[in-house]
Amino acid sequence: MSVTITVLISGSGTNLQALIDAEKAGKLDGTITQVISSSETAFGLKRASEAGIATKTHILKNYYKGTTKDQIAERKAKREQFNKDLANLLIYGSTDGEPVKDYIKPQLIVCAGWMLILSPAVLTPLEKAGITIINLHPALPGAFDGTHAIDRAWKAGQDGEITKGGVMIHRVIAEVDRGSPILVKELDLKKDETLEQYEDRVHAVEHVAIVEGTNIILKTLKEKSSLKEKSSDVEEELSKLSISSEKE
Ligand SMILES: Nc1nc2c(c(=O)[nH]1)N[C@@H](CN(C=O)c1ccc(C(=O)N[C@@H](CCC(=O)O)C(=O)O)cc1)CN2
Ligand SMILES: NCC(=O)N[C@@H]1O[C@H](COP(=O)([O-])[O-])[C@@H](O)[C@H]1O
Repeated sequence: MSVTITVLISGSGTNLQALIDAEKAGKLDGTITQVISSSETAFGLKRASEAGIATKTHILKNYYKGTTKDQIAERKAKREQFNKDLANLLIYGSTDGEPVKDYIKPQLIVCAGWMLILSPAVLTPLEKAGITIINLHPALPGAFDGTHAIDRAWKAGQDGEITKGGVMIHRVIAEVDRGSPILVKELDLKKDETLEQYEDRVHAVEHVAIVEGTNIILKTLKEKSSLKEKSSDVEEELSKLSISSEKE
């Protein structure tokens, strides 16, 4: 079976659309089986539905209901529960961890504009479940981690601090945007360029990088699973040989 993919979004979903279009054109070496959004109003949900892809939402503010911004400890606990429930949703298809019949567990998760930090309460269970998670970030490795990276890179370029911006696809680890890069694409920063013009160039590069970077990981996952199949075939043959030699 084709490598199964879940895409995490929070907004417009133009990068999700790039993945959907690539799959439709036979240029994605996997199958997008679900999209999960951290926002109920994300246009990316409409994009997924129109492509016939199952959608779910997982909303942090619903966990914060009944608490205020000043209740720091309570909100921290609620956020941890949000993360634990997200791990269950991804692995079992339900936030309570009860396996859902016919749920297709993803082999790969792609953060395509998912705007929430994933704690170890998510990442550790995913790793134990053998699920790979990658992220699209509109900056070069080690530069402008976190949010508003495009604005920050453009401003640094205008101030003459840097001459290069970029886009990367990287593995997701607890340290935000510090996972090993899978694909890096550089962009020259231009002094006479508006933020909007730079942003347009970044998004155009993102829509190529998200497909290219996802395919790089999909290739390694397919190689890994075929190796696993071969080793289980060898084990089966060896067990047959050991049984036949015992009979002789
Ligand atoms: N543990 C990790 N989680 C996430 C990573 C990662 O590399 N490791 N990548 C991000 C995506 N991302 C940048 O590429 C990113 C998104 C959001 C934030 C952030 O600070 N979020 C705040 C909320 C911000 C807001 O609401 O505007 C938060 O989570 O509290 C940082 C980096 C996905 N997650
Ligand atoms: N730190 C993460 C981050 O900034 N991600 C950014 O969110 C946008 C999502 O756009 P989309 O919803 O149209 O795909 C993209 O520009 C992506 O680089």
